[in-house]
Amino acid sequence: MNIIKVKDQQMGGKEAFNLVKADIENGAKVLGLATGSSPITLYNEMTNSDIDFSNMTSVNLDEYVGLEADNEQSYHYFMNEHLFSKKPFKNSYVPDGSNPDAEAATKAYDKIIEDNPIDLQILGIGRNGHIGFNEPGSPFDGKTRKVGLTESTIEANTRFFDDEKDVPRFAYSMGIGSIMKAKKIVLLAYGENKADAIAATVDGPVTEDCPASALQNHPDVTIIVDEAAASKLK
Ligand SMILES: N[C@@H]1[C@@H](O)[C@H](O)[C@@H](COP(=O)(O)O)O[C@@H]1O
Repeated sequence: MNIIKVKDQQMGGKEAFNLVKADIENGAKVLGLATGSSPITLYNEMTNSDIDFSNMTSVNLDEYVGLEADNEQSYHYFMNEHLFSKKPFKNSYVPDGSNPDAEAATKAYDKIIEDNPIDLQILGIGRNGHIGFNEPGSPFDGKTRKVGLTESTIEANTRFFDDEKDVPRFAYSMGIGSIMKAKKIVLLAYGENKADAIAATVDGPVTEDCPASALQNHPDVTIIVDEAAASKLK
């Protein structure tokens, strides 16, 4: 794993953008994208760049079950707001959280991932080491599926909702098996509350207890961290 330590999230966004740009110059056509606060500075860099994404495809990691795309708390809405409305892609895929038929929604998304192999996957990380919405215990060979969110994730995501009761309890998430198929992976983590998860990801055992530890088995992972998130690394 390649670790890049940066001063702050602004610099992290610039470092991540340089990796994205270089990959596109090398022919990357499909970007795997993530939501959450961590990728926002990267999306700002992409938005302010002169790169044309209109020939590219994006495939997002996850979406809450039960939220329509135009719901302000949905990940569809987040991606439109932070990136797609300013830098449109040819195709932008996000799991269909409005489809209550989990079997149909997840199968359809697996087909999309299969048809659009991901060149570079952007990841954030949860405080418990989750990637996408693959909570601890998720199988390392998993495909897209409906997942229940842990109490710690619900609590962490409450800040985006008016009331904790409004936070969806389920999501459709790309599986760790699909994430691991991306050619390159760039994981972004900032702040002290990510320090334990980053230490477990990099220095801990490869175990389903820390979903991101699966990345130790991937040949091309870069982790961009600020000092606080790196503070518990060996
Ligand atoms: N499903 C998302 C993850 O993909 C994201 O990595 C995580 C961390 O978010 P943040 O970057 O806001 O800390 O939050 C959510 O749970």
